[in-house]
Amino acid sequence: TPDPRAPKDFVALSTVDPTIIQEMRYFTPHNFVGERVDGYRQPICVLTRPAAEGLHRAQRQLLRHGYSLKVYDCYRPQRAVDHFVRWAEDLDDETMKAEFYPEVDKTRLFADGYIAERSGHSRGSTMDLTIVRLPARPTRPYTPGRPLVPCFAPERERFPDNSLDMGTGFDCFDPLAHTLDPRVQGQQRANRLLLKNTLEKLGFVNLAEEWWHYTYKPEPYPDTYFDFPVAWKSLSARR
Ligand SMILES: C[C@@H](N)C(=O)N[C@H](C)C(=O)O
Ligand SMILES: [Zn+2]
Repeated sequence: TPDPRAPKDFVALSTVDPTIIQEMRYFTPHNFVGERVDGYRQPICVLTRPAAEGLHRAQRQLLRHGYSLKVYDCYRPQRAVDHFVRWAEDLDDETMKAEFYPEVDKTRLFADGYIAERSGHSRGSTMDLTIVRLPARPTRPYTPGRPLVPCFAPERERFPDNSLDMGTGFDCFDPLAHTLDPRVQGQQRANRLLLKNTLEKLGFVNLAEEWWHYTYKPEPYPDTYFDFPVAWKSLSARR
């Protein structure tokens, strides 16, 4: 059977705002699973048009102050979520634990709200993102097999990211990644609040457990969990 296609109002973010940086982690092995996730066929950010236009408005404000948004994940097919569930059931596979969930038991990742079996990402208006100071510093490529460092280690020790210091890396499944965790203070808290305040004024809602996770509201598809692959081919509007 042929792959499902996206409704007409799904777009590649780059066609709405080519200046937003994209580092699509689930297309790469640098994520909590340790391999490319099912359904990510191309490293592109796909979103509903209203969500992409909301990010474009946020980006215009940030660019004026010398910052850019950077997305790590956008629309996520249901088959990718199913891959996360299969991975979570395999308790022997802790390949990436030392970086992404050093202190949370693998059996708790869904119950504690870090990963969802029905994810807002599959509805197309949810994304994971951060802020980068321009000009963006080059980043070191991820090399599978190199020793991993906890995502909540100080910025100079954890995996290098050219983003502002948010107190933890992306997809750090730990209470320290809760957006308003009281242990995160000073510049790190200010950076989280810059992201939160910029996006909330434009209609985005944050997930309290993850400083990087936002949903644009109102969502055009509040009850539909899509499964078309992340690929240009899935989209009608290709530029
Ligand atoms: C897996 C992480 N990036 C994420 O998006 N978590 C939320 C809870 C989700 O899976 O929707
Ligand atoms: Zn997310």
